[in-house]
Formats: sequence, structure tokens, C-alpha cells
Amino acid sequence: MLSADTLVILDRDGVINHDSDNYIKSLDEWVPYPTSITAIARLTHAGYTVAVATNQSGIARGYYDEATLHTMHEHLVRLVTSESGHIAHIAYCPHGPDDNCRCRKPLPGMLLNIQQHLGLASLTGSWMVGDSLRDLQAGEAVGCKTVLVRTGKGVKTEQKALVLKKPRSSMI
Ligand SMILES: O=P(O)(O)OC[C@@H](O)[C@H]1O[C@@H](OP(=O)(O)O)[C@@H](O)[C@@H](O)[C@@H]1O
Ligand SMILES: [Mg+2]
Ligand SMILES: [Zn+2]
Repeated sequence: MLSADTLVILDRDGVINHDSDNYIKSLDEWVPYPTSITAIARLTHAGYTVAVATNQSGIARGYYDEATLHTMHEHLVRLVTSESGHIAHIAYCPHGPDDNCRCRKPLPGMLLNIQQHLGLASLTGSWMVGDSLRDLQAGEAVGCKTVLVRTGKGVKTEQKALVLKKPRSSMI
């Protein structure tokens, strides 16, 4: 039975698959981490609903098109299905940083789209798993519990957050 606290929203690049500073521009470049597909299947078997929310500014930048993105997501779904897992919805933002859209993380637009698609009244208590601060910010904006992974950009994100948290050394 779907409820907010059994929903897990995953960031894609750096969480499900390897990320690249040069963007993931083709199906060949989309390489899942060794355990991520099985992890999604295990979440399904444990009664969780899994969705994906991914920024894909590479489309706005002209590096690849939506058809190519769809081939990556069809492949992801095939792999998960082959392990009897399920992905309830994949939301993506094709826009660039200057497009002022409402869906690009850290804005929560994609998470609200997932909420609407699943017919949930709220995302309070759902999980948002990401490797970037903007993933966690999007989740926090709609009451999700957030998880930072150390894959992808996660270690860099953690180090940046630790630096920000460090008490300022008193200046003499
Ligand atoms: O982690 P998710 O949201 O699934 O996808 C991130 C990707 O769309 C790309 O996002 C870009 O950020 P900018 O969009 O250029 O700020 C860069 O971080 C790329 O390295 C990365 O591949
Ligand atoms: Mg990411
Ligand atoms: Zn967008």
C-alpha cells in the first residue's frame, strides 16, 4: 500500500549510475553502479515505491536529446524489471540553469510531479536520496527525509557541507 513513508525518490546520476562532469550523453555512457539495480529491486520487494528525479540540463545544452534520454530510462526500467523490481515514475528536468523552470533541483517541481503522479496528498516522510546538495534541498523543501550517498559527487558534497558547518575560526 503506497504511503508517503514508503516512497523512495532517487536522484539518477551519481546514485543509480556513474556520473561524469561531461554529462551522461548516450546509452553507452549510462553505466549503472554494480549494486544499484538490485538495490532498487530489493526496495520494491520490501514494499517501497521507487521513483527517480533527475536534472538533465544536457538536453538544454544540446549535448543529447530527449529520445536519447528515453533510451537510457527504458534500459534502466528493463534492468530493474529483470530483477522483479519496479520504478513507479521517472521525472526529469530538461532545462538549463538559466531557464527559470520550476522543475530543476533544488526546486521541488519534479518531486511534486511524482507526488501528483502517485496520487499522494503529501511527501512528508518520503525519502530523497542524492549525491548533490540540490537533491537534498529539493527533498527538504517538501518534507522528505534525505540521504546523501558517497558515490558520484557525494563525497565532494559532504566535504563542502562539513566546511560550511565548521565553526568559524575566531579572527584575532
Ligand atoms: O544527478 P542528476 O540530477 O540525476 O543529473 C545530473 C546531471 O544532469 C548533470 O548535472 C550537471 O549539473 P548542471 O545541470 O550543469 O548544473 C553536472 O553536475 C553533470 O556532471 C551531471 O552529469
Ligand atoms: Mg546526481
Ligand atoms: Zn526544468
